[in-house]
Amino acid sequence: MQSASTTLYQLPSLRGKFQTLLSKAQLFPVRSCFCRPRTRPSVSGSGMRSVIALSGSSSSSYAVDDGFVTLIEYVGKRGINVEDGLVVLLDHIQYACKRIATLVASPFNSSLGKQEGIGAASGSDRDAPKPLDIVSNEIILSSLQKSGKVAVMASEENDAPIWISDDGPYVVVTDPLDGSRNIDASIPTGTIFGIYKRLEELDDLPTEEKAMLNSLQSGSRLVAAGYVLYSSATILCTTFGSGTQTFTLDHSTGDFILTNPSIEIPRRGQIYSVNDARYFDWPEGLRRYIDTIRQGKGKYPKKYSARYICSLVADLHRTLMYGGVAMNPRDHLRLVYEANPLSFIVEQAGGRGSDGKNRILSLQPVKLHQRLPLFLGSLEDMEELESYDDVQQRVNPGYEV
Ligand SMILES: O=P(O)(O)OC[C@H]1O[C@](O)(COP(=O)(O)O)[C@@H](O)[C@@H]1O
Repeated sequence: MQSASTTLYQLPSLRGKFQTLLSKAQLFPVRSCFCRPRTRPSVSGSGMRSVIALSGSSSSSYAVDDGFVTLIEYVGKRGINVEDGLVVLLDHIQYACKRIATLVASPFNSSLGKQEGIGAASGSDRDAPKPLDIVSNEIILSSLQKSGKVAVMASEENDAPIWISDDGPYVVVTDPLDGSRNIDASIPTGTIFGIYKRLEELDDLPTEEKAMLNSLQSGSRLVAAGYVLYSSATILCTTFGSGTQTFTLDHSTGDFILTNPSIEIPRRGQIYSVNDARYFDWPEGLRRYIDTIRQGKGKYPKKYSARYICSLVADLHRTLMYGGVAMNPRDHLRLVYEANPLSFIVEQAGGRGSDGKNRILSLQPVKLHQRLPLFLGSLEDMEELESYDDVQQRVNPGYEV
């Protein structure tokens, strides 16, 4: 079985530097996570530190001489070549996600997690606390507005896309906080986003119409996508269409630090991830597939293990690291802002995203909140799964938990 690619930490030349991270962090003045995004990329010019190439790593793998590359350094031409406007946008998205990371870890979020509009006394000027999903949505929207780079945002939390600016070059689709139903138990949650170019040929249409059509672009047109996993570490995973990278939030400086410049999902894993309490609602093909791999009777002659967090970003992140397949076979997850960005990431890591029959990125969305079965994972596992043909769960009674 092919293993996940080497992380920066595993590279001998950098290991010592990472091991001194804690002591260095204590020496540095603590910079708040809330340092505001810059309005333009700030990594070119005389302020650049010298760059060393990591031996044995891919051409896009660079580290600065202190052994650390921040997200903004990386996308600001130190590791990957993306447009300046996209760097600015990403800077604003990371800022929003750092705020969400703080929010989900806050001792004051338990009431936000559960209820809407609680806590404000009648007649009070104070805004009633809102559920975390809504607050996260507001945080992202406000960051996108401030970036000056976004024409329209389509979010799980809004019925219709929100038009932001006529000359914003990008379209952002997002699930601001996935998995929030688990928040009271401190189970990981995540933010998902996808970035398209604004379709200039639609500029003359009425706002509502162009907002919707820009948001319903096929996943094959994504220029970038990412997720942020809020867990024991806060991890940002991105793709710009040439590989997949991860960055880990350094709480001492507030920077996302490059920790894996090139994730490759193993071609085959030994883990399946699904809510198998639904076994008796599954179609025959899916039951047979799971029964087979559980017993080690599939193409890979070892018994599979199950892992299911019930938090999409966390289940996917583990699958990217260890291989295997993560799935939700019923019509539950959304094409536009969940399946498309995550499939783009998985494909760029060498895996596959499918609805059980078709490549996700080949589907043309017809509705903003369109749901579908979703299967993401290692190439060989996905091919084997799809060969069972009948894996989409048609019975979908709605489940209480
Ligand atoms: O109930 P199921 O089918 O196991 O679905 C669990 C999935 O639903 C999610 O919680 C998302 O659901 P929502 O978008 O409705 O919050 C995912 O994080 C998780 O993977």
